[in-house]
Amino acid sequence: MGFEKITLEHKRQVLEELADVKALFASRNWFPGTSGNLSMRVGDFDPEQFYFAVTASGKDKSLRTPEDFLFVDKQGKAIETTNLKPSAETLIHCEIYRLTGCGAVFHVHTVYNNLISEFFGADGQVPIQGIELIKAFNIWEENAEIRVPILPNFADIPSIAELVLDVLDAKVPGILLRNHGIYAWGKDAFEAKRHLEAFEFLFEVMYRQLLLKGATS
Ligand SMILES: CSC[C@@H](O)[C@@H](O)C(=O)COP(=O)(O)O
Ligand SMILES: [Zn+2]
Repeated sequence: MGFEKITLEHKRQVLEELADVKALFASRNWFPGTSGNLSMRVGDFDPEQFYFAVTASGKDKSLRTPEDFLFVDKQGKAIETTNLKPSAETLIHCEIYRLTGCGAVFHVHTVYNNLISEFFGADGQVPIQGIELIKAFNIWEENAEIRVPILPNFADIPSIAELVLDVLDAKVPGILLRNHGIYAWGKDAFEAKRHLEAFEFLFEVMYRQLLLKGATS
């Protein structure tokens, strides 16, 4: 389906939902120093052709303005004529959509995701086991274990994007960038938000567990 075939109403709905998520995450201080980026797909998914709305680069994400988002294609190129620049990390969003067919991708920098990504950075993954909130990823078995992949934080974004395929785990809707932040996704904004909140909760628990263990050993 071409971009022009997607209804204006659907595009407006997506922009409104993204703006609401952005405001909520900003209220949690999840976009310090203009960091972070959000996107939501519009129209049907076809790996050969898809479109999404993404945050414009370098904006203060705690503000709501008419210049917060633009629409891009599967290569991350703006579809309409605009002065806005798509997020510097748009290519990572493109790759996540292409490989998973998901509907929304959220990226935030938080203290806990940074600390945990560095602590487990050399292992290339964060092992998390037996914590109830793993169920937020639709994993219901008792004492389940997941491993959240960690990619190196290269300055060259295409070099990060090309590693996504290697580390993608169908059960785990998230990837950490070392000393940088997390990408979490879902079939829609509701699910991507649930996943992101679960990751952040789990990282905080892990961090505090590590401190407690250090204090008692
Ligand atoms: C201001 S530091 C953060 C950026 O380098 C980047 O990691 C980020 O998340 C935001 O970039 P942006 O281009 O605004 O989407
Ligand atoms: Zn970032």
